[in-house]
Amino acid sequence: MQIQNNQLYIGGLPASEIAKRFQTPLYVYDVGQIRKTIREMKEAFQAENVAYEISYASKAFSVVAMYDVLAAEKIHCDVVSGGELATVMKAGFPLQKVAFNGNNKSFDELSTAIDHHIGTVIVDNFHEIELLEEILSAKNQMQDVLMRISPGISAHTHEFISTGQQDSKFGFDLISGQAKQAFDLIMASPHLHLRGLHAHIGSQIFETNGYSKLADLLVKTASDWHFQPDIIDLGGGFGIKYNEKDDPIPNSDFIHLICQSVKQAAKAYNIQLPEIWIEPGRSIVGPAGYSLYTIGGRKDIPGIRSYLSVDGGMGDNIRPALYQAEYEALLADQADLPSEQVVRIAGKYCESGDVLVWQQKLPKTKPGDLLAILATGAYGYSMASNYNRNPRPAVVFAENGQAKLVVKRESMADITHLDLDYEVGND
Ligand SMILES: Cc1ncc(COP(=O)(O)O)c(C=O)c1O
Ligand SMILES: N[C@@H](CCCC[NH3+])C(=O)O
Repeated sequence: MQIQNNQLYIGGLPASEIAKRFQTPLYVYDVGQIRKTIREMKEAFQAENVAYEISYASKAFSVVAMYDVLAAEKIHCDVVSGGELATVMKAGFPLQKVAFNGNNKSFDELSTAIDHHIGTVIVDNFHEIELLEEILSAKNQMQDVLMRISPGISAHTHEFISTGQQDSKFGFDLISGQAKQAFDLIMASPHLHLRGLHAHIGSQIFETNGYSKLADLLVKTASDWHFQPDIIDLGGGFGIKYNEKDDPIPNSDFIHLICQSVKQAAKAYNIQLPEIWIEPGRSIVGPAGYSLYTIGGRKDIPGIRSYLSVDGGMGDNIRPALYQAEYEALLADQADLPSEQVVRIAGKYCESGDVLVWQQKLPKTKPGDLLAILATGAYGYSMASNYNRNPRPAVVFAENGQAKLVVKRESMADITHLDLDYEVGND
């Protein structure tokens, strides 16, 4: 984040100028910061002298322009739906560098992925093995796969975004022996080429313990199965700073620890060092994203609290309502002014839980002021909805003093365009 002369700058431009040009509510990404994060991650791997891939988790933010950045930075990505796959394809991103994750990929989704020669399918369950067999035998094709393991490791994060515990819908359960059964099926398949093991323990993680346990477990599992993996994929999950209470571990430290843990485990269990893959989403795009809103009405409840309402809300960022997520905001063109009040920032949606920032210190405000919420780049736009039939905001990429519209604001025509007239008695 850069503040100069009382102004928040994003990608070398004052946020207020960007908002004036593209209106609010608006998502703005500092593309230079995305590139910097990716490059730092690559450097961290290179310092460990290991073979690696960084596979950006599309679910954090999946739009065509994002894949252009990933392609330019030469990293991989994963997708979890036909929609993310279609976005990757629209961007012309090389499908060989794409992995397909997800616990209920459909026949059609898998067929499309296979038709377009997707690099890797991350097999999640027994039904998927059957679907893959059916599709691949009909096409007489082979497919590289990883196997997703549910490792029974809990990450210390919000229950809704913790995925590695045994009681999870994702992956093959290791503890009950189902993972070994799946391994045997995949190894026996003439169409599936198992390249390695995958697991993901959760998101917004602030401690390294889970990753070292996971690295050890995946490598030990491979060794127990007498399997030499080409790849060990440890998923994503690196935590980021949303507000002053958050003290995340630098991405480079996570990567250092992951590499050290895999190296140690490979030595201990006597397998050759595999390629190390990670799937970060939030840590790549989260800190680079800003939501800009115009302040509207205000309600002061004596002795209780003050609400400031803005022109967006839970439709463009559901995370506070869904996970009690905490963010930090500032006035984009009065960024240096001292705080004079503590307010709750509410959205315009017809829902009491429609809050964007629970407690925010701000200078004095008036209707029309521009509010920027920080670090909204991950799981904000990608989880946006049309609740209350509000249009989803536009998305702008800013870099080197240039701002470019990369996703249009939805219009009222977009909001209603799928609705058909219903007349009783007529077909
Ligand atoms: C399988 C998998 N990989 C990667 C990610 C990305 O996680 P994050 O955005 O926390 O890096 C997720 C989401 O939690 C996931 O489920
Ligand atoms: N949507 C979650 C993270 C993704 C969890 C899915 N694996 C969030 O906003 O924090």
